[in-house]
Amino acid sequence: MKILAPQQIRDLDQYTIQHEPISSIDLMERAAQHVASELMEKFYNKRFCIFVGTGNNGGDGLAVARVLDDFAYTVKVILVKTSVKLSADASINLDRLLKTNPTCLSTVKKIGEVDFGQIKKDAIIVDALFGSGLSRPLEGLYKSVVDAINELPNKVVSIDIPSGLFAEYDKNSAQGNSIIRAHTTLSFQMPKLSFFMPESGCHVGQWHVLDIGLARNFIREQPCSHYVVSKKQIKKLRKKRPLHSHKGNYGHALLIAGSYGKMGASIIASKACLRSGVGLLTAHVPHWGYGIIQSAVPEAMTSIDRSDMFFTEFPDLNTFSAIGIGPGLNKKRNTVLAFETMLDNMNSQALVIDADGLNILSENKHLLGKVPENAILTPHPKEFERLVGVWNNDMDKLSRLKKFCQQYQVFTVLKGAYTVTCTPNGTCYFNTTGNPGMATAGSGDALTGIITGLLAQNYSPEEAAVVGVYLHGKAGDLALKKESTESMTALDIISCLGAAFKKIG
Ligand SMILES: NC(=O)C1=CN([C@@H]2O[C@H](COP(=O)(O)OP(=O)(O)OC[C@H]3O[C@@H](n4cnc5c(N)ncnc54)[C@H](O)[C@@H]3O)[C@@H](O)[C@H]2O)[C@H](O)CC1
Ligand SMILES: [K+]
Repeated sequence: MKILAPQQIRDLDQYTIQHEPISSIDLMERAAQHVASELMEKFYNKRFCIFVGTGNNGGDGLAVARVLDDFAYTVKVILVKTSVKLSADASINLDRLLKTNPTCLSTVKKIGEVDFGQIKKDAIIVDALFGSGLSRPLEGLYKSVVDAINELPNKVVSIDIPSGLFAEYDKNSAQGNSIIRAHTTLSFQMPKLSFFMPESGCHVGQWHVLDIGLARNFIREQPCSHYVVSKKQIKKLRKKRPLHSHKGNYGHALLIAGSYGKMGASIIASKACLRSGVGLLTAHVPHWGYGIIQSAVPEAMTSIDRSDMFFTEFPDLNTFSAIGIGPGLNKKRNTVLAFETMLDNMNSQALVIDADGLNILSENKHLLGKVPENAILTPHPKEFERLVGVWNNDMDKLSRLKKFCQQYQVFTVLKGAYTVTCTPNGTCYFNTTGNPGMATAGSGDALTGIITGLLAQNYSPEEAAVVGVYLHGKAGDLALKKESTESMTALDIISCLGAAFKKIG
């Protein structure tokens, strides 16, 4: 699914109005019907308190109030209004509401006029103050109202976008200080980019997309560099296995991971790689790790380093279709040298670089130029910061991510609640599977194993990264059915990979 920019969304709105065709008031009505249905389904028989502003987001709120009232729900509407006139469609909806229920509305012009004590604790607050038309941070009356709502214990549902939150913002500016903290956000047609950033996404709560029937052909034709990954897309990418196939058809992966005291990284990455369908796996480990890996992962072959404790050499690379390097290594001089020599000797093998592999790159930036085109780097935010420097805000982080991928012609999987895969041309794919239970030791090693396994099976780097991240998150979600967010371990995630593949279908 595309994530369009605010101006594209406004154009989409206008295009739909002109070409469907539909009047803008009827489009608002359709949007409001969707919101009201969702509210009635989620909050059956609850009472609602709807805060509305003067623009079209407020218009949506006024129309939602009327629909809920028609279904005999108890609704209070608070119109927060400075001297600004209502938008044309908000004004029509205000008249319609007053005709059906003249007593539900109060208008406030000063903060003291809102009696927050009157709002029952079990009432659902609907936030329809500002939507995608927000042009500056909230101040004055609006700021006070939003701050006061955030102090209430009530659940808040935001229409389209939490009020005060910019759908997108500049890499040098910041989100305002006063933003609704929603429990749920019902977003029209597509999520907004800021939902995916840690600093702004924390305001959104659970978001749901309401398909209000905006013109699909227009969406299809829009240039776009931000996408949300869908299950449908992953299903299309999954490679089906022919009946008459053998392990030779599914590639040979090499995992260079683990060192003295960190052999678990090699075990976890190896297990994840095998569970992702690789035909053959060789784990390259230091001498002392031999017995450990052979007994923990009997399915893997081993390549033994002459060093007892660390990675200092590598086997003939030509045997392998994909290589994963980094988990549990270290940054010792000989390891750095071996890594550099390996980069110099790469031919056509696909490559994943994680953990200490990335730290070596950030401490030896000249090595970045040796990373082969289309390699996949899988940093967590701290590792990424070491590679690109400190960012001003999350939009700046995203812009550095695109620049980095374009400069070095690599794929970067930047891990987080919404892990984003950025391609060498700067296209970003946001992943929505996964949960906080996956923030656990070894989880990243598992992802390295999965992506390496998919690469070995001839998934393209883009496919391997996007599918790998999706599967990893899905397996984590399935593991959460048996475990809690606290108890989940990396091995729990790996044990659910089979079920995750089945869920894709
Ligand atoms: N996109 C769609 O397809 C549809 C959108 N709908 C809804 O419309 C809003 C966007 O409405 P708009 O009137 O453009 O903007 P807002 O309601 O968000 O804002 C109103 C108005 O307020 C002014 N303003 C901006 N920032 C501030 C501020 N900080 N303080 C005070 N005033 C401010 C500015 O002039 C704005 O124009 C969208 O989110 C949907 O909810 C349709 O109803 C359905 C189709
Ligand atoms: K809103």
